[in-house]
Amino acid sequence: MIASDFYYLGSTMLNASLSPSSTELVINVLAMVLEEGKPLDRAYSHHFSGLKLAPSEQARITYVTGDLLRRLNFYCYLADISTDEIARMGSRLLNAWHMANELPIPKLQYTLAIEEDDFYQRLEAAKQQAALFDGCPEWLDTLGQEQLGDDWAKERAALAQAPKRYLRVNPLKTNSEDLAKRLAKEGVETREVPGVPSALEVISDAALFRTECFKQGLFEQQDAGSQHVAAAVGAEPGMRVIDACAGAGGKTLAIAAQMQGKGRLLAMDVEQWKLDNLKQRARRAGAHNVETRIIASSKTIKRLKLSADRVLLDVPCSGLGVLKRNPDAKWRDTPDRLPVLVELQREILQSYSRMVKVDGILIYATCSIMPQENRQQVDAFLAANPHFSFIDDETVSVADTGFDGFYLARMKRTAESA
Ligand SMILES: C[S@@+](CC[C@H](N)C(=O)[O-])C[C@H]1O[C@@H](n2cnc3c(N)ncnc32)[C@H](O)[C@@H]1O
Repeated sequence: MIASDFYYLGSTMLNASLSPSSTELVINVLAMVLEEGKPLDRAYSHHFSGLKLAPSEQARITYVTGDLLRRLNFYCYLADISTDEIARMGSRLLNAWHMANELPIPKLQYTLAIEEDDFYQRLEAAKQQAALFDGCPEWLDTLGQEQLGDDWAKERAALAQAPKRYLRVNPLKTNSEDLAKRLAKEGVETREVPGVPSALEVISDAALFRTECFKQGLFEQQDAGSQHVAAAVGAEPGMRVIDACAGAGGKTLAIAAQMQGKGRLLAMDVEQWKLDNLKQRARRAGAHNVETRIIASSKTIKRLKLSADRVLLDVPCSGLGVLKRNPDAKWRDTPDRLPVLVELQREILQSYSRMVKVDGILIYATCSIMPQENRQQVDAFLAANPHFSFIDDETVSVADTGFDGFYLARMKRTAESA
């Protein structure tokens, strides 16, 4: 089963209650994520494998699970339970979710009922507490206010919404118009995305990864915000480009398309399994100029000194821009990890920028909207490295675009050293 297929959403999600068996599945997935600390994708794989769920039922389950995770404290408040007793009190949580969404309560064999008057009193009280209503834990609300001030409230509300589903058209094999027609023949409805020409938004329920179009490499699933960041790399055919935190290659493949298969594109990461995944995706996409290299030590970077026209550093980050898609990060140890991540970002920026050649461009990116991981990192880097000059930067706001939140900054190397 392909993990990303878990995320697809349809327009008819909230019209009917979950069946008892789907309700149980939601509770089990939530317990695995919240009590065993497993990633959401892994919990879906574990609980869905072997079941022959119709795509529409799978979509309903993932929709409810996602909504519960995005606004867990809100629904727990309505259910009058705490966020760490999901396995035991799950049926009460699911009852609260159905009541809040004005749906009949699922007919479970054993269920913990909620008293109606009490529920509606709690609902009214929750409406008066904006952070709780948006499903925002206290640490995140404090951080958001410190980092974004007055802009935080709209981002917080936007991060509580379900993510839309986007795909990136692969120009190495097709174009938007042809792909949209071919997908329509396979039952997948799409529409264009203003401002992001490489993207199509998927607007019907569909198991995208079972389509022939996917098997033939005509598209990849990728958020429109992420596509926007990849476009900012501005790679051209014949260039030497390094994607130094490539992961499984979401942005690498978009860059390969910019290069029209000409030139050298080196995808690097510290995790071999991600690069193996990337190779497979590159083959499907017909991206033949992608080479992968594991970063074994600082020597790997040193050997590439002054070698690249473009270096993309899509660094490890808090993921606080992509909470719509990965809402479990709200309920993990993200605040404890943040200082460690900020230090790692600083080190990567300082060390990996050595690979940019004179007149080449360094692109620093995160999937966070917090200045601490973004502009503040860039300013500190520029202050310590006067042989780089600032070109521009951009924060992709979740509230303003409806996409996932990202940040990117572009800097030019003007001399070999300071
Ligand atoms: C934000 S993710 C990259 C996502 C990817 N660029 C994409 O578009 O799909 C950050 C990546 O950095 C990798 N990473 C972590 N520490 C690293 C390091 N010291 N050097 C290079 N990559 C690192 C992680 O394994 C992860 O794949």
